[in-house]
Amino acid sequence: MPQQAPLSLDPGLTPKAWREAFAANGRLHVPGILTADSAARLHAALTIDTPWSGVVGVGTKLWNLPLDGPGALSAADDAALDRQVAEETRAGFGFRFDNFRVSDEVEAGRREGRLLEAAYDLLNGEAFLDFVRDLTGDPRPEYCDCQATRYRPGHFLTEHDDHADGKNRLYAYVLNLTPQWRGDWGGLLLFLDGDGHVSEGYTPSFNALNIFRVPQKHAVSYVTPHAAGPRLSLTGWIRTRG
Ligand SMILES: O=C(O)CCC(=O)C(=O)O
Ligand SMILES: [Fe+2]
Repeated sequence: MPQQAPLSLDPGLTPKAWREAFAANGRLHVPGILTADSAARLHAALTIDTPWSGVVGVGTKLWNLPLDGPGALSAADDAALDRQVAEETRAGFGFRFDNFRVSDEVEAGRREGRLLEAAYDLLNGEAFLDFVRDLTGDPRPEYCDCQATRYRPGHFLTEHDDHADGKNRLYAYVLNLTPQWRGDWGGLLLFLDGDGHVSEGYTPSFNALNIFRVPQKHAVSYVTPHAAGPRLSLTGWIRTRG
């Protein structure tokens, strides 16, 4: 399987200079994380070369849904699922979006020559891990898991804090790869304080990295019907091997 050319961080990043800003609230929005060429190639890969599935969760229930072919839901069943998810999410945690679990594929040895494999390698290379260590002042980060996500109108992720027993998640990251986005389209990464107010919200701007300490309450706001395109990201957690 031919490998794709590597992806690169922007060489001008100065994470040590941003350490205080990160420490203030345990989060940071870093514009221009990749070279322009790497960001453009990744956006193209998410648009034309990603085998998306639907993923829906309410409480502890999880559905993985093929988006086309014989297993795909009919429009009527899809709408019924949306109604069920809305009903059950009213009382607690829920989400619906599309994803492709890059680390599951790579770690199972299923490399197919996709650019997303080069993204996995970038996130697990010393340059990115050093960037995180320099930004956070934390020597522990050892590796990253990664999934591609696509939020279309009607997609959302309710409040949660990313803690998962035994997963050794230190920081969460979201690399936004949507070329244009308006805040009024929804899909904002919201940070929620103890009173349930939004203390900060990040619009998914192109080629920006959002990074934040785990645990920390956050949500992705509902993507409105008037969003003119999908919200595309690579996201996951920066972890220790424990
Ligand atoms: O896509 C985002 O901005 C955040 C995603 C997230 O919080 C998660 O997947 O746990
Ligand atoms: Fe999260």
